[in-house]
Amino acid sequence: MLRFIKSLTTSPSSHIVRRGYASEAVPERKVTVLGAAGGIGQPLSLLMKLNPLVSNLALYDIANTPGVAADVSHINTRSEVVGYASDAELGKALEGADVVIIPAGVPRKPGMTRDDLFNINAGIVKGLCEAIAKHCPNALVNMISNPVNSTVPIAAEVFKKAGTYDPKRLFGVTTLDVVRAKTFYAGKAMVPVAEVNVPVVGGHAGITILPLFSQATPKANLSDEVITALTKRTQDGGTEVVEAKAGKGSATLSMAYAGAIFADACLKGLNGVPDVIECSFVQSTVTELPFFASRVRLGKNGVEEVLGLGPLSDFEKEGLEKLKPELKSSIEKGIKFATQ
Ligand SMILES: NC(=O)C1=CN([C@@H]2O[C@H](COP(=O)(O)OP(=O)(O)OC[C@H]3O[C@@H](n4cnc5c(N)ncnc54)[C@H](O)[C@@H]3O)[C@@H](O)[C@H]2O)C=CC1
Ligand SMILES: O=C([O-])CC(=O)C(=O)O
Repeated sequence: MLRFIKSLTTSPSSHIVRRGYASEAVPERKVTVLGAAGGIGQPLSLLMKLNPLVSNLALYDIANTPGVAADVSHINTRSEVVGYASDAELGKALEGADVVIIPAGVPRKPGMTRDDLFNINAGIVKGLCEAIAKHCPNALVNMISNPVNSTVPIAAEVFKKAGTYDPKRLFGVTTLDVVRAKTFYAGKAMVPVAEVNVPVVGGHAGITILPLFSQATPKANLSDEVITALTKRTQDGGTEVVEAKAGKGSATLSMAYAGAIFADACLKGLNGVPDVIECSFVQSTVTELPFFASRVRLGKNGVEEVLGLGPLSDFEKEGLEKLKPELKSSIEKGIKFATQ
């Protein structure tokens, strides 16, 4: 175990850390990143180190952890950083975690679909989730590893088998789809990007990603052609980056940003901040599919409420029906893998 302790002003009796950045007491929260030394893992670890809601940051990877943990640990923010470098240390990395973020696994190369990652990543995710069930069954799990449409159902089955499954605590991270939809919409609608809100529902692969531009705010009068193009660009956003990186992986920096936003929302929910809402791929009754991404209200136990789709345009209704067979088959593939 690689331990890097930052000096903190802690109250020994109450597990409360008081710092200059907030007037109120901020509870201690441990965040564990699995795959912390990867393309996403490194910048995500940096961003979590910058988050004042985190008191303990556990960085786990099967390769290159010591350098990343040493590097991140020198940043003069609240959290204590500990690196865990081997399978034998995974349990310690997870013990006491409030939020576990999983960007462990291989990324796409040009010409591949996210589903092409299934054979390698399904096994990685299954192993990590077995360890989560054993060492921190109450943690909120933020699944980034692709194909998210299958890895989330795999995680659910692993937790069910271990008797620890709580649908309120399992999240597929689809925040990057929202981040992209906001950016692309702002560019076309000529509105300040920081003010934009766009729900993105469905799943996290190709046509299963369904941005609801009819609900985008601030409102703008965009033509059907522009909406179609914006929808396609959001759906193909991952592929756009994979092609631009030309064999050197997929989105890492924008994903780290998106992952940090989602983890921050989970921490705020845990801390009792009201009205924390993000889109996420969760167990759902919004459609007939058992898992579906939609807006979710986060609270002290994870998912507080899965919000409905709201009114859809005809184009979005059509997109919703089109995505269901693919999403259904990816979910079933994950369940089959985990239950066999
Ligand atoms: N949900 C989303 O929106 C997005 C998901 N992704 C996915 O995130 C995953 C990671 O992508 P990158 O960081 O670019 O890949 P990367 O290859 O740069 O990093 C992956 C890291 O995982 C580690 N790893 C592998 N097996 C592990 C295990 N059993 N335990 C712990 N660590 C392990 C590797 O050593 C490596 O450091 C990919 O599956 C990618 O498709 C990528 C972008 C967006
Ligand atoms: O496209 C990929 O393979 C990575 C990913 O999920 C994304 O960037 O949305």
